[in-house]
Amino acid sequence: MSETTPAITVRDLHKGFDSNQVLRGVDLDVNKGRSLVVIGGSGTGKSVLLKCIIGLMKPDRGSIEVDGRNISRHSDSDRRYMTQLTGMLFQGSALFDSLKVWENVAFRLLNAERKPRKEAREKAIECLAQVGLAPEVGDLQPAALSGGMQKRVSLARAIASDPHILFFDEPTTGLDPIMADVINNLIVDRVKALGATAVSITHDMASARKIADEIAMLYQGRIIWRGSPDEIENSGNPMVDQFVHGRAEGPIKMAVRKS
Ligand SMILES: Nc1ncnc2c1ncn2[C@@H]1O[C@H](COP(=O)(O)OP(=O)(O)OP(=O)(O)O)[C@@H](O)[C@H]1O
Repeated sequence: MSETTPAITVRDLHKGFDSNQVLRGVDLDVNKGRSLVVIGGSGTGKSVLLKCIIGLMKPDRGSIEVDGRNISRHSDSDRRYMTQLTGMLFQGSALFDSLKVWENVAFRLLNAERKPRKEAREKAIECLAQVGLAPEVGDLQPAALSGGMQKRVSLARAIASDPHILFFDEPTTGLDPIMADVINNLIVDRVKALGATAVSITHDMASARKIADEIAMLYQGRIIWRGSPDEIENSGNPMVDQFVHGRAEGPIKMAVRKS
């Protein structure tokens, strides 16, 4: 597959909850080996879009192709296919408290791939090293780690099965700006090392600029703009401009309850 072959193709994707139509016809291509960041305000449907692509949520309408396979039927085999192909860094890290750090990193290797513990542990320690964590960290419980370390562990877990596609859900939420930059650098470094395709969602513009080859903005259920991190500074789109510069005034109206 060439670099211009889409790894992910989303067409006319719709998803709603009762009367709340969240996605209203999303079209999106992510080319192989590229890093796309989806930005958008709170509640615009970034997580819903990501969940539909990963196979955690069934779309109402539209199609999603991943490496040429249509996964929008949301069958068990579609979900298995996505699990094998992808790695995910969840917002809030989502580590299992009852497992040691290395067991978290090796979770899929131990459970889905049924690797022997010794082999899985070695791979976990190797992945921890790739995100700058010493082997001793592997024997700690997640609760003993800072938020930044937990993000690193979550990144190590995401890459442990050498995935073709990586998903990052708000990877820098809750981190100070320096640790956020460390995580952004690690993401760029690991995505490149794996030659993976990456899709991230965030409202952290510093993170988006750093990890994206391209940025797409979701607004009112559709992708309204797409371009490079350089182009976003002068997008010529008033919604994008307001979001990027964090202005309360502009075409995007936030619901604010007045007391
Ligand atoms: N399982 C669900 N059931 C009902 N409504 C849902 C469900 N999941 C999401 N929603 C609704 O879909 C809308 C979009 O939510 P989503 O979490 O995708 O937003 P977001 O853009 O990721 O926001 P944020 O940046 O604040 O995380 C919201 O109105 C939310 O209440």
